[in-house]
Amino acid sequence: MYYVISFLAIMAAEIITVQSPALVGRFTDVLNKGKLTFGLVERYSLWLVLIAIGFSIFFGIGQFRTGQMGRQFEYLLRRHLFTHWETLSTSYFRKRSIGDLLNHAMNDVQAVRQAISQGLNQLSNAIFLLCSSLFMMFHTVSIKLTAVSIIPILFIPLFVVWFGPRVRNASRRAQESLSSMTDLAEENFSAIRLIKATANESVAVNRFEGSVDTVVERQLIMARQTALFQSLIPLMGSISFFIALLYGGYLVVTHQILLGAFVAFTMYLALVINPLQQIGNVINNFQRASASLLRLSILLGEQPDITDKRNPVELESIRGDIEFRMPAFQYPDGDHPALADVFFAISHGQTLGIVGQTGSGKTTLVNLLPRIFDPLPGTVFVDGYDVRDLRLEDLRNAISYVPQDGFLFSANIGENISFSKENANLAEIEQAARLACIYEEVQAFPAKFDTVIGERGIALSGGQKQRTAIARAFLKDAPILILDDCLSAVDMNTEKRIVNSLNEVRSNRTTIIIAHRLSAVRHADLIIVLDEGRLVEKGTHDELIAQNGIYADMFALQQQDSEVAMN
Ligand SMILES: Nc1ncnc2c1ncn2[C@@H]1O[C@H](COP(=O)(O)OP(=O)(O)OP(=O)(O)O)[C@@H](O)[C@H]1O
Repeated sequence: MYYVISFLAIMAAEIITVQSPALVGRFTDVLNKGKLTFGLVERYSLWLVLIAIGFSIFFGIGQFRTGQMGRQFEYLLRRHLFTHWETLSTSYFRKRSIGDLLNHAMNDVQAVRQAISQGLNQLSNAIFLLCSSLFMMFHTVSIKLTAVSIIPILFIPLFVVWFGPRVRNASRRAQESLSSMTDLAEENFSAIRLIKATANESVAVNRFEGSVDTVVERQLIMARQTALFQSLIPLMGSISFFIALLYGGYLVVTHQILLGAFVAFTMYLALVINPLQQIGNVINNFQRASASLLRLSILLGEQPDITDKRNPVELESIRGDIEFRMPAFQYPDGDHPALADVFFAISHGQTLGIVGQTGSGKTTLVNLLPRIFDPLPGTVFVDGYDVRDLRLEDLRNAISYVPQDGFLFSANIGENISFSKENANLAEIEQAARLACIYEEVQAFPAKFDTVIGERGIALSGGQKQRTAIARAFLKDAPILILDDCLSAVDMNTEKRIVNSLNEVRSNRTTIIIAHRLSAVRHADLIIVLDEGRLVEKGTHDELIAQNGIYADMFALQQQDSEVAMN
C-alpha cells in the first residue's frame, strides 16, 4: 500500500516537472517572434512556480512513504532475525562469531532497507523522469534528434553487466572485514580487565588498527569500483549532449525545428542525465542489497538441530527423577567420546554431586539434561521418559541452570534475578537473594536492587556475580536445579550457607551440584566421580571414602590444604 502511494506520488511529481522545459520552449518561441508581453511573462512565471510547488508536494509524499516502508521493513526483518536466532541450538553459535551475527543484523539489514526505500524511490523517480522526458522529446521536439542523441545511453546496460558482479564481490569482502573488526572490538571490550592488568593496551590497539586497515582497504576497493561505474554514466550523458548540440544546432540553423523546441530539448537532456546517474546508484545499491539479502536468506534458512520430535510427550509437571544409561556420548564435532559408561539414577528431592578433574566431562553431562547437546536415544531419562521424547519447552522449563560463568545482563540486579520469572515481585526477588546469600550486599548498594550492572556485571565481584546468578535460579524454582561449579568464587563460609539454603528450600526438588571443592557435595545423596569422561566411582561421601579411590585421594588432599591454610 505504502509503495503504491509513493509510486503514484512520484509519478505525479515527474509528470508535473517535465512540463517546465516545454513551457520554456514555448516562451522562447513567443520571445523569438517578438510577441512577448508583460502579461505573458507573468503567466509563464506563475506556471513555472506552480509546477515547482506541485513537484515538491508529490515528491515529498513519495519520499516519505518509501522511507516509512523501508523503516518498517528494517524493523520487521531485525525482529524476525532475532526471533529466529533464539530458536537455534548452541552448536550453531559455537560456529558463528558474534561480530558476524551483529554485522548481519545491522549492516545487511540496513543495505536491504536502503535498497527498498531510497533505491525503489530513486528507481521509480528515474524511470518516470526518463520515460516522461523521452516522451516529451519525441512528442514535442523531433523524433530524429531524440533517436540520435540517446544512442550513447544504450551503452549503460553493458556497463551494468560488467560492473555488477565486481561491486557485489567487493561489497561481500568489505562486509566480511567489518564482521572481523566488530568481533575484535567485542573481544577486546570483554577482556578489558585482562588487557589492562597485563598492560597489553598497545597490543590490543595494534591488532585493532590492523583490522581497521583491512576494512578501509576493502571499502576503498569497493568505492573505486562504484566511482568508476558511476562516472561512466554521466559521461554517456555528456556525449548525448554533444550530439544534441551539434545536430540540434544544425536543425535550427536549417529551419527544420524552432529555436524553442531546441531549447526545450537541451533542457530535457539535462533532465535525463540526472535519472541516468540515479539509475547507476540504484543498481549499485541493489547489487549490494542482493548480496546482503542472500546472506540473510541463508541465515533465516538455518534450522535448529535440536527440536521436538513428532508428537512429543507432554507432561503436566515434571517431578525430577533422573537416570543416565549412557554407554557413550560424543560431541558432533568431537573425535572421541566425551563421556563413557555413565550409569546412575537419582530420585526427585535428592542431591547429586559431580566431581572430577577439569575437562573430565562434568559440564557435558549436565548439558545433556536440557538437551543443550542431544544425547543418543535411550540414554538420558527424566521421570522415566527419554529426554528426547519430552516436549523441549516442558523439559527446559523444569530445569534451572547456573552456568560456570554466571552470566549477567546489562540491567539492574533485580531484573537480573527475575530474568527467568518475568512478573516476579520484589518480595520474591529479595527472598531469592537471601537464599543465595547476596541480599545484605545488594541492600548496601545505594540503589539496592535497582543498581545497574554493566555488561557482564563489571561492577560486581566474581563471587557476587555467581550469587546473583544463583538467586536467579532459586527464583525460577524449577524441579531440577543444576549448579555448574558456580560456588568456586565464594568463600567456604558463604558456600556452607548457600548449601544450607539448598537443603532448606529444595527438599522436594532435585539438585545437581558440580564442584571442585568437595565440601559443596559432601552431603549429597549420591556423588559421582568422572575421570576423562568415564564414571569411575559413585556412592555417598562415606562410601567413597571407604572405597579409597580417586575421591578419597581428592578429599585427603583438600583436607591437607585447608589444614595448611588454617595454620
Ligand atoms: N561443544 C563441544 N564440542 C566438542 N568438545 C567439547 C565441547 N564442549 C566440551 N568439549 C570437550 O569435552 C571434554 C569435557 O569438557 P567439560 O567442559 O564437560 O569438562 P568439565 O569437567 O566440565 O571441565 P571444567 O571442570 O574445566 O569445567 C573436554 O575435552 C572438552 O574439550
